[in-house]
Amino acid sequence: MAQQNTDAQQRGRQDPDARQRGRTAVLIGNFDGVHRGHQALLRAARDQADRLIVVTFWPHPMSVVRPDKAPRLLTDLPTRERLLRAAGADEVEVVGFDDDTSEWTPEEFVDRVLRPLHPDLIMVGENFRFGHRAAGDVGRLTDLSRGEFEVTGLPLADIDGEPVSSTRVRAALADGDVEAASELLGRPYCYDGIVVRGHQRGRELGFPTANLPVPDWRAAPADGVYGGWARRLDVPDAPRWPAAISVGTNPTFDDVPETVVEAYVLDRDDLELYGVPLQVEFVERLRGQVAFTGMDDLIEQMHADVRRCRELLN
Ligand SMILES: Cc1cc2nc3c(=O)[nH]c(=O)nc-3n(C[C@H](O)[C@H](O)[C@H](O)COP(=O)(O)O)c2cc1C
Ligand SMILES: Nc1ncnc2c1ncn2[C@@H]1O[C@H](COP(=O)(O)OP(=O)(O)OP(=O)(O)O)[C@@H](O)[C@H]1O
Repeated sequence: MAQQNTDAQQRGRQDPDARQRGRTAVLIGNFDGVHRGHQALLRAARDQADRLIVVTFWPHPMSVVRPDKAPRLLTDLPTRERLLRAAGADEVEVVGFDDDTSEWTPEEFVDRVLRPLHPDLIMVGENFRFGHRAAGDVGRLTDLSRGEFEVTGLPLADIDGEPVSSTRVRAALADGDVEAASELLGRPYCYDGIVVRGHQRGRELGFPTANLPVPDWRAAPADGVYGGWARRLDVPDAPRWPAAISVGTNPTFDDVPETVVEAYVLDRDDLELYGVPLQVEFVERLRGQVAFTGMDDLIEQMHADVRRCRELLN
């Protein structure tokens, strides 16, 4: 304890504002999705510090190091920052990841990114790796601290005996298991975007849909039909509307196969949503996509989907 005080005094001399700020914890990682493991880490750090800084990377390091292996991301950067703050972060430091950054050794990473933040404590999950070729781990970080800050590697939070991870959330979505994804995230799984024009067929079918694009860096649930909710993001306290949601390429039609997330807001054909930021919340998967041979079969099935949605959401 005496040693820690001496260190703190030493740091106080280097960083005159340290005493005013109180004890600073720094957390590091991708934090894609800000899932329950991430939330547990933030809570544990919150318990031990007055101020929490989260260091995160954008774009995802894999998209620079191994673009062919880059994961599709659960949210964009502003959403990640908002979720981190909601989970207790006071500040979010975004490290712009590029070829140059990917070459930093663990030591360079500590000197360039971590030391300037004047941490008292660095807290990471016990599996955390960093620096060129992921050469750094918790032990290396402890060595590099030179006694100037504490390092804690936290055991990983798990659900059903398996660690919670962003990879696991993505796998649940790829299975269409939006309920498992929500469980891992600790909140309902949502997808958002700006509503774009589709093929303008929906109204003709009797089911106008708000279409959200799925860019290739973004994860979406497996193709299929889901029950859930839709909500405007540009209107404060906007109501959530019950919705039947389709994810896929509309295989009934000979369109250029582009995946979209489409929401039919139940009983509303008066909505004008082009250009509006919209969030859809997934509650349950109803079925897979079907390539119907005729429009009538598709329309009949959509009526059945809407009936199931009504039961599900009531
Ligand atoms: C509840 C629901 C279920 C759907 N199921 C299918 C389906 O099984 N097969 C399919 O090709 N398209 C399906 N779609 C997508 C429709 O083909 C699409 O909404 C329609 O063609 C309108 O497209 P547009 O918005 O590009 O005009 C479904 C849409 C909704 C809302
Ligand atoms: N289940 C968990 N419990 C506690 N800490 C975690 C957990 N998962 C990740 N962390 C920690 O949170 C920080 C950010 O994790 P990061 O997003 O890089 O990993 P991840 O969620 O396992 O993602 P991926 O599946 O892509 O590897 C790291 O310090 C990491 O060790």
